[in-house]
Amino acid sequence: MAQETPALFLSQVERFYPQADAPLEVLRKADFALWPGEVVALVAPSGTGKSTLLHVAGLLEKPDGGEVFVGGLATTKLDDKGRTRLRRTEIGFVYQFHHLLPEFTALENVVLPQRIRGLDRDVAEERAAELLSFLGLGQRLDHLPGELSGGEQQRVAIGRAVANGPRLLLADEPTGNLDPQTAQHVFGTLIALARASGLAALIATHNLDLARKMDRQVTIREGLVVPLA
Ligand SMILES: Nc1ncnc2c1ncn2[C@@H]1O[C@H](COP(=O)(O)OP(=O)(O)OP(=O)(O)O)[C@@H](O)[C@H]1O
Repeated sequence: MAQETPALFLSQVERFYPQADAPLEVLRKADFALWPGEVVALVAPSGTGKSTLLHVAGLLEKPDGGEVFVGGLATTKLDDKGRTRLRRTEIGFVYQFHHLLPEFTALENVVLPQRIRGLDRDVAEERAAELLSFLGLGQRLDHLPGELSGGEQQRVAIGRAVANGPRLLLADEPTGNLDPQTAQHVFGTLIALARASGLAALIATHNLDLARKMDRQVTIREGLVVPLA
């Protein structure tokens, strides 16, 4: 059987921030592989580097050393255009606050990234409707974000993040502003989506109950990505 390619592979990744005395070493030769269909929780105390890791993995920041592979492709030598293209097609982001466009319906919010990528309106609308139905929002396609509950808005944000069929989903506290039951529901749909599509997800969260429902839990210790004890 052919060896599967990781959706994300961090190899010896380093990230330093300048400081008055010695640089702050947030990532020190960190290794991490995320496999297709896997949903992994990133649980670590505040200030240990979760956002830094997500930014490096999402090609928003370049590492100071090491290599970031997305779908087997080395990314550090790509120019800005190449990185942006890869980010648009291969990576989806979900944040704590959904940042949906308020004047656009749920459907349009999921259509838009596909149109930016150049897809025909009909194709984009069909895919958006299919995705939102999968996320349990089939009856809410024409609602504006302001007419949706917090959990529904966050599910639209997940739909938008995966609209272009990325292989990798990166989420920073995606349910941080939801009540526990709604958070659980949103996570449930996210995990189901990964199972159904082979999407790999790395989800930073402080919620240990939700983290335990994921396939694996990792943390950042002394600049390395290690299993959560
Ligand atoms: N641009 C920057 N310049 C200097 N230091 C930074 C910069 N960004 C982050 N840091 C520092 O790097 C460390 C890791 O920050 P990061 O935001 O990745 O932590 P985090 O684990 O996501 O924290 P939180 O859970 O509070 O969001 C922190 O000590 C932070 O102060």
